[in-house]
This record gives sequence, C-alpha cells and structure tokens, in this order.
Amino acid sequence: MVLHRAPAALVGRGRRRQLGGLRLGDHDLRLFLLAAEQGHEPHPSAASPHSPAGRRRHTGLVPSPSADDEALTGAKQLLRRAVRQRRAVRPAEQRAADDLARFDRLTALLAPEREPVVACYLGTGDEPGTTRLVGWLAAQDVPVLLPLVGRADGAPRRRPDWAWYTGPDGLRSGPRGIPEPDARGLGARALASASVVVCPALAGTARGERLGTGAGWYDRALREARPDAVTIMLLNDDEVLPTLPTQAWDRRMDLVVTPTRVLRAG
Ligand SMILES: Nc1nc2c(c(=O)[nH]1)N(C=O)[C@@H](CNc1ccc(C(=O)N[C@@H](CCC(=O)O)C(=O)O)cc1)CN2
Ligand SMILES: Nc1ncnc2c1ncn2[C@@H]1O[C@H](COP(=O)(O)OP(=O)(O)OP(=O)(O)O)[C@@H](O)[C@H]1O
Repeated sequence: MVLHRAPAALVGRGRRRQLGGLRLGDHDLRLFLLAAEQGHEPHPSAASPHSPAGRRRHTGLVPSPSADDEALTGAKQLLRRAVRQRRAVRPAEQRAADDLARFDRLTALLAPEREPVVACYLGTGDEPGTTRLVGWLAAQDVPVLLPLVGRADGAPRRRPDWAWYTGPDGLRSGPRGIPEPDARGLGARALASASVVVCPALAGTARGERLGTGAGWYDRALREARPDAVTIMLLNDDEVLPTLPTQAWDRRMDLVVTPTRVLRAG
C-alpha cells in the first residue's frame, strides 16, 4: 500500500456556526438546511432511551444515549437524507466518470502483490461503485472479501459477516439490492486477514470521520480488523465535509478517496 499524505490546505476552512451544539461550516449548514427544507423527521433511533426502540438499540457495548447522542443521531440522519438526495440527482454519466476516476486513484494506491486480502463492498444504486476495483483485484489473484448481509432465505443477518468473491456469477442480490456472494459466511473474524478495507460512506471528513448508512455494520465489523489494516472510504467530492457529527463508536478511516483527491487522515 502506498500512502500519500495530502496537504492540510485541501480541507476547506469556511465560516463556522453553531446549531444544536454542533460546530458547522457553511458547507455542512447547506446540507442541513436542504434536509430541513424537506421537512424530515429525526430518525427513530433518536427516540428516547426509555422508549422500546431506544432500549433495543443500546444494549451491550454501546452505552445508553445521552441527550447529546440523541441530537447527534438526528443530525446524522438529516445529513444522510441530504446526501442521498444529491446522489439521486447525479447523472449516470457523471457517476460512471467518478467511478472510473476513483478506480484510477485506488489502483495507484494499492500494490496487489503485497495485499494478502482486500475487503471491499459492492455498491448498489448511486453509491460509489467498486465493480471495476473488485474485478481488477481478483484478476491479479488478490482474494477479496465482500460483506454478507443477507441469509440464503433473503433475511438480513444479525451480525457482520464476510464471504469470498468468486466472480460475477457467484453473486446474488441481497438486502437493499446490495450484490453479495451466494456463499456461506466465513464469520466476522475473517476480516482479520485483510490488509485493506474499502468501506462505503455517505460523507466524511479529511480527518477520516465517516458517516455510514446508519446500521452500525462497519463500526461493528471493523472491531475484527487488524490494527494495521488500512481503511479507505469512497466518496464524491461534495461529500467531504469540514465537520461531521460523530459518536463514541464511530471508526475513523485512514484514507478518503474521491474522484479528484486522496486525503490521508492524520
Ligand atoms: N453496498 C453496500 N454494502 C454494504 C453496506 C452499504 O452501506 N453499502 N453496509 C453498510 O453498513 C453494510 C450493509 N448494511 C445494511 C444495513 C441494513 C440492511 C437492511 O436490510 N435493513 C433492513 C432492516 C433490518 C433489521 O432491522 O433487522 C431494512 O432496511 O429494511 C441491509 C444492509 C455492509 N454492506
Ligand atoms: N461497535 C458497536 N457495537 C454495538 N453497537 C454499535 C457499534 N457501533 C455502532 N453501533 C450501533 O449502530 C447504530 C448506528 O451507528 P451509526 O449511526 O454510527 O452507523 P453508521 O456508521 O452510519 O453505519 P454503517 O457502519 O452501517 O455504515 C448506533 O445507534 C449504535 O447503537
């Protein structure tokens, strides 16, 4: 893996404002306002910790949410909706060009002969695509782990799981239309064999903070990753924000790859 350190000047330094305890740059604020204009309600996971939904979601390793956590969860949900709206109107030709540009940056970063295993996701819909990357790795005999989200009967699994990529014919459509291996799960610990983990994200910062889709899947899955595994999130340029709401369990990424930039968190 060849790591490029990005100059700090790549991070925008717009004016900052306060909103509900969050420090926001102008860029973030536009996203919040866009979402608020649509009149979205806070996500159900922002419900009181005393509600059944709150109790269900906050058992085990993650402590019960404070009022701040509820606000952060709601803020994350607003941002997710705003990013999804932007992604939905991105023309198909633009998406294809962005995917190709990210692929070029990733292949310049990765050294297939030195990667024992790469864990990647397969994008669906308007997510940054990785089909070309997964094919390129497999063609160079790099074993690729893919998330296994559904069970053979189509129901979602309760825990993160992984299976080997064996080619396009070995895929099925899983929950939310996410392509996944039509194979048995190797277990969450399989991730410990990966030297690189390419993660989906909806937004991120140059410090590596990541906003995911809200299932906590990657935050849980990455507990099994090697400490020296390089984590990468793929984004569009307008999804790299100066700040993001973050919570205790959020895992930072090492690299952010967009069509025009590679940012090394640090
Ligand atoms: N392409 C891609 N793959 C990915 C992710 C992603 O964001 N994008 N994930 C990033 O995390 C993980 C999958 N996350 C998922 C989260 C929820 C559901 C899902 O079907 N949820 C049900 C509710 C399930 C329940 O509550 O028991 C639903 O939406 O109806 C599917 C996948 C791993 N793979
Ligand atoms: N390590 C963990 N252990 C237990 N629960 C967790 C862990 N990480 C996250 N969660 C739970 O997952 C929920 C969603 O977390 P968050 O909003 O940060 O997801 P995300 O990072 O956006 O999603 P994803 O990783 O699936 O893309 C949280 O409400 C939290 O309760």
